Amino acid sequence: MRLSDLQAITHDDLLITRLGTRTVDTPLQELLGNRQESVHYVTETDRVLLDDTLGMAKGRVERTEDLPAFNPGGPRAKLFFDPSEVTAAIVTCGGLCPGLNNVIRALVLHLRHAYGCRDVLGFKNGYQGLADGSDPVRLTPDLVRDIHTRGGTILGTSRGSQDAATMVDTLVAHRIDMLFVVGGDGTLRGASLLADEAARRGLPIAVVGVPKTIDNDIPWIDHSFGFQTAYARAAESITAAHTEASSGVNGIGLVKLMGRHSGFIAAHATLVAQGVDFTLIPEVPFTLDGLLAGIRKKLADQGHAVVVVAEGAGQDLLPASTATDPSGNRKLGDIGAFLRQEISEGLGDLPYSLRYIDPGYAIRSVPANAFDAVYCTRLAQAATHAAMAGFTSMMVGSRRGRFINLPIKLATATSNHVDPHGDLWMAVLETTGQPVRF
Ligand SMILES: Nc1ncnc2c1ncn2[C@@H]1O[C@H](COP(=O)(O)OP(=O)(O)OP(=O)(O)O)[C@@H](O)[C@H]1O
Ligand SMILES: O=P(O)(O)OC[C@H]1O[C@](O)(CO)[C@@H](O)[C@@H]1O
Ligand SMILES: [Mg+2]
Repeated sequence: MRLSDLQAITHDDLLITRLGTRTVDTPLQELLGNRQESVHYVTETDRVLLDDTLGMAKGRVERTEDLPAFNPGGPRAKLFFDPSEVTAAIVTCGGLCPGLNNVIRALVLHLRHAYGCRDVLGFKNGYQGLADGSDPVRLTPDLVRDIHTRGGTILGTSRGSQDAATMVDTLVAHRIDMLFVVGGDGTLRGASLLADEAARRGLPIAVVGVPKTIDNDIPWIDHSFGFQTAYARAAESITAAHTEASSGVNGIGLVKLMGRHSGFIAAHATLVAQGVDFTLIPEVPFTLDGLLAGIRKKLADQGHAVVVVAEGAGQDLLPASTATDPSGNRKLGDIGAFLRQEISEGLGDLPYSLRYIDPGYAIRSVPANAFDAVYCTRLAQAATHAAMAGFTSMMVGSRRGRFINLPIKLATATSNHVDPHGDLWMAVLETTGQPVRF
């Protein structure tokens, strides 16, 4: 597919759909009036280049205006919507993620205080709440005042598919002008269908995504929110495993971390905690014999070994399954339990102590850390600016430190993976000292 091929992406693929002409003066005029172009501020007439190396840009186009470049995030002087007449809505979908409440809070406060929007509604329990006829909650500044200190989402969340036409009917019934969809890859696919259905009916409803997922598998952006909090938490389990392992006789610490198809949590947590001997991720295959030989060698050399395994790693070693969750995500085999068993059996008569830690949901049900709290607020503000300008079928995110608006279809055409040839994985290999292949 063309959108998954970096070299095939054109200028037009990065254009953001607009609901119509912008004629309304922004209430943020005071803020915007004195802004000056700088390396840190991209005006709306400028664009954020897709390519950032000569090699990538070389030979792509003849005229620089045709270079693929992103629509910059941020406030616009002219708006599509008249804020005083706007009813906005928020929905949170998919697995929990640190920062969901920060995004809800920042959306509500920015919409109500900065823009003076009439109302913000929250649909409960993910897309389910847009399809089951339940009443949305009225999200007032008072209601959201303290929610950023808590994990989870005050709106609830769910997995499972809902009919786009039914959901658009709900938006129409509640006179929603803009829907903020907070979720991961699946949620964004759903948002894309919603935007398509609204467009098919000629409805001027802005659908804007805010990229959530601890797996960090959403492409094109620096990271999704919640990811950093999650890997910081995960690192605590690695430190515990290392402490246990290094204090035992032939101690082995085995830590299983979330990360369905992308090993970013395992890779980053390894770099935070240090002391890991083997990091196993979905993107890099390994053999059981190779791992066991490596563990034996570590026990002989240093008296302990620490293994970190992402839940999606080594799936080829487990019985194949076609089971899926309600959203259609493939259910994975339990690589942690499998490795615990295989390591125990594989070490034969060697005396050892194995401590297995699976922090599981504990890394994603916590409140956002300082970094994610900042990012969530900025994402929510960028999302509000984009919706007010009448942009739709798009997602906000930071790319190489700049906030951009990018088409949802681009964001769902591929997934973000740890590149086995990239600098991140190189840093992991350098840190663990594990073989490149084993
Ligand atoms: N291809 C799709 N088309 C329409 N809706 C989808 C699609 N994939 C998923 N959804 C819907 O989006 C919602 C969330 O999807 P999912 O459970 O996969 O989580 P996610 O957004 O990918 O987040 P995470 O992976 O971080 O948990 C669910 O209600 C699901 O039915
Ligand atoms: O058990 P649940 O809630 O379906 O979610 C588990 C999955 O959600 C995530 O946290 C995010 O996609 C994955 O890392 C994990 O595999
Ligand atoms: Mg997902």
